[in-house]
Amino acid sequence: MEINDLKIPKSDITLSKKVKIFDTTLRDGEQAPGIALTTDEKIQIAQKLDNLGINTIEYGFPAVSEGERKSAKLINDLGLNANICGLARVLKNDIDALLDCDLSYMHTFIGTSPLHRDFKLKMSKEEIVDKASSAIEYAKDHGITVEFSAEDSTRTELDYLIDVYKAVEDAGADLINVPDTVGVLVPTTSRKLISNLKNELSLPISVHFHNDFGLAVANSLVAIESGAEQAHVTVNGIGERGGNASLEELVVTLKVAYGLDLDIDTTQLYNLSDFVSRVTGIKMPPNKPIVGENAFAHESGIHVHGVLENAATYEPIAPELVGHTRKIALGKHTGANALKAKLAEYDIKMDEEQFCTVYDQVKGLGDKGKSITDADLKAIAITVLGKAKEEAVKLIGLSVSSGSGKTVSPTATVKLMINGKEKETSSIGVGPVDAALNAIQTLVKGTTNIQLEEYHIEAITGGTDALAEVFVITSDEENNKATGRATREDVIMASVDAVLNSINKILMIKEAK
Ligand SMILES: CC(C)[C@@](O)(CC(=O)O)C(=O)O
Repeated sequence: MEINDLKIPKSDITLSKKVKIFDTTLRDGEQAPGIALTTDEKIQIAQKLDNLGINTIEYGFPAVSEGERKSAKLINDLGLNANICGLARVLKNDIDALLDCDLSYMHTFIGTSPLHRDFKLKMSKEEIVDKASSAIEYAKDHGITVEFSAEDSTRTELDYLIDVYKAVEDAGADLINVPDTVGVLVPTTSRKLISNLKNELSLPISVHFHNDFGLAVANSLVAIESGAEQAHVTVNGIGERGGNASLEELVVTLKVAYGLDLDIDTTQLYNLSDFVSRVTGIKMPPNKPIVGENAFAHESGIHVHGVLENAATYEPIAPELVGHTRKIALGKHTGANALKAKLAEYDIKMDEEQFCTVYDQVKGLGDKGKSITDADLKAIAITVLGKAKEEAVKLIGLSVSSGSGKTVSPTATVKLMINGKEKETSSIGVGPVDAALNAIQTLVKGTTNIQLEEYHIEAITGGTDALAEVFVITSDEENNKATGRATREDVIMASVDAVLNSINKILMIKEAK
């Protein structure tokens, strides 16, 4: 017996076994403000959609421009398995433009709601039915497949909508598409509408749902449960306003939760999403389901612990199913397990004390609201590994002031504990780092005479709050040399730490002699 049977109750629903996926990334997706794809980009996306196994690709709108017609021809010439569909109004010119491109699949539409009839089209109910029917008859005379949309169908009187669709069936259409043009459906009304249409119509039903209330995928699933045979989607859910139903969310849910085999290679989804996001410039939020950067990322100690034992504890599906990767992120919630796993991944070995130091530093940065990248962690760990065990010289306090012009010089006051004794001095320098290093040199003079041989600084990740990694080489009067390294958020602190780190190593070398 199932522990908790949440499987879709197949007996309750009319689930079409052959749900088809119609992708309109290149048409409705491209209609989103700010997106304009070149022919080359359209070709590449079409190719990728075909590799995935999409049934129909709505490539664009031939009547719109010469460029659109050129794209149609080039995409048609690729000889893809998918149907290549073009959009057309119920106008002879639009249909001719589509036929000129040798397309054999047409998606045609006209508004049917009172809003569209009275304000946009200024046509009567009868005129609309006539226009739709004659356009379909004209297209069918040319032997192409016709999918018909009653635009704004979800705000159209149901009896009139049924009349329109019946007339369209009589005119010879092949598929009825139901657009929720402004995304006003909720699951209950989606079920009601599609069940009603299913009872009245004999052609296969397709849905084209917008995402204004964030329900496009949910409403599409309910429509499919109610007998719809096809869903329109876009990659990343891009489209006008809140977008369309998202390809990746719908396909993965149908496969995993509904157990429907759509013949779609879901392992290509992440790559496709990434490609579309780059060429359209529409970035996905990290929490975008399925394809977002955090879709398979774990940070909290409790979650990471679970995931390291068995990823299914905190993942509904394996990232491999969609071509994504699992990430263990480091930050405030990081637990010791995650950190150990990360260090093992980089083959960095350390003892318990060193590990605790790294752990404290990661937690400290996390508490300040930072996320720690892999590069940050490596730098921190290597710094800790390079620290002398017994430190003869320790920093007690530091204060610097920067300055410019002739009136003030950059000054640093440094307080060190040297072999158990506190010492303090102030020095000036060309800048605060130089001033601090001069002060250190002065303070340790009685113990060792330090020269700075090399100094490198690097910001590990971008931003003014990036971790700074400072690398130094110092030498003493006996020409003993030692490297020093430190990774801190503060450039001056990192410089001071790196120098003290190398001085302590020199003192160790001296003692060992
Ligand atoms: C053509 C139709 C399905 C449409 O995409 C029309 C559109 O807004 O372009 C819609 O969402 O209603």
